[in-house]
Amino acid sequence: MDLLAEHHLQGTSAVFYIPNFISEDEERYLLRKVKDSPKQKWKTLNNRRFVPLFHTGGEVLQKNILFRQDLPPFMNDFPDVLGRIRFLGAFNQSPHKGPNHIILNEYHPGQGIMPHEDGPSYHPVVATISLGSHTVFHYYRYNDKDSLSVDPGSMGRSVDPAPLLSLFLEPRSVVVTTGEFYTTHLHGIDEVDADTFAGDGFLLLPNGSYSQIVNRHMIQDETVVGIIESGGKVERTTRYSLTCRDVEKVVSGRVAGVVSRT
Ligand SMILES: O=C(O)CCC(=O)C(=O)O
Ligand SMILES: [Fe+2]
Repeated sequence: MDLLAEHHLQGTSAVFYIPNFISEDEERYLLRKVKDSPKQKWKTLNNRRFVPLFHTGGEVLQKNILFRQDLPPFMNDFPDVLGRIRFLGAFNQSPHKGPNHIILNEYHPGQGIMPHEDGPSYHPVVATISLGSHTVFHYYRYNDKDSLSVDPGSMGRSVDPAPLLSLFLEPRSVVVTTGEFYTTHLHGIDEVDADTFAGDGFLLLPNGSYSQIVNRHMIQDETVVGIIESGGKVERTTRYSLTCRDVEKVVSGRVAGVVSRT
């Protein structure tokens, strides 16, 4: 079986979780590079409140076209993160056979990202690497379950607050999201300082209900496993995520000024 198939999450058609995708040495190196990035590259977007972003690999404009810029060398040199992602095979059907666009998100404890879809600018596969801290990543569905395609005008549709799937993402892991989890579902991260477990994998949600961690049997950190299974809190520290996708339409050229993302 290949690496991706071995890490398929049971009960999902198209979500894969691979722990230790990045080694501890590589994580230290990447975190140093990330922190050395020029400050002016960090941005805050409307729908990503309090989460500074920086785009590498290009900018997606309103027409869903990527203006090519070079990816920072640390994504291709050491460690060869993009090569490693391509090797998984999840992007074999994507136009460029691998990610050409990376967003680096920074989350301090208490920060998260509202449930959203990544939208039609990208080929419907996303690989998300976590560095520095764990987080809990939820997938959600819309209440009107008969809608079957990515709908850029979906802002007004109501989202079922009960996560469809909750994953514990360890630092250095990658999660690969494809299929309907990309095209019809949403994903988000709760704005909490710590993740609270009631035992048997059940996470306490901010609204007082519970959601069971589906990848609990794949968690490597024994202390964390103990807390997830027996109850307790796992405190968040600062997490950086690398969201790697393939923008379908790419043109060469320089982009001037501030651009917005759909
Ligand atoms: O940081 C994450 O894990 C998720 C980021 C995300 O959903 C995005 O950049 O679209
Ligand atoms: Fe996203």
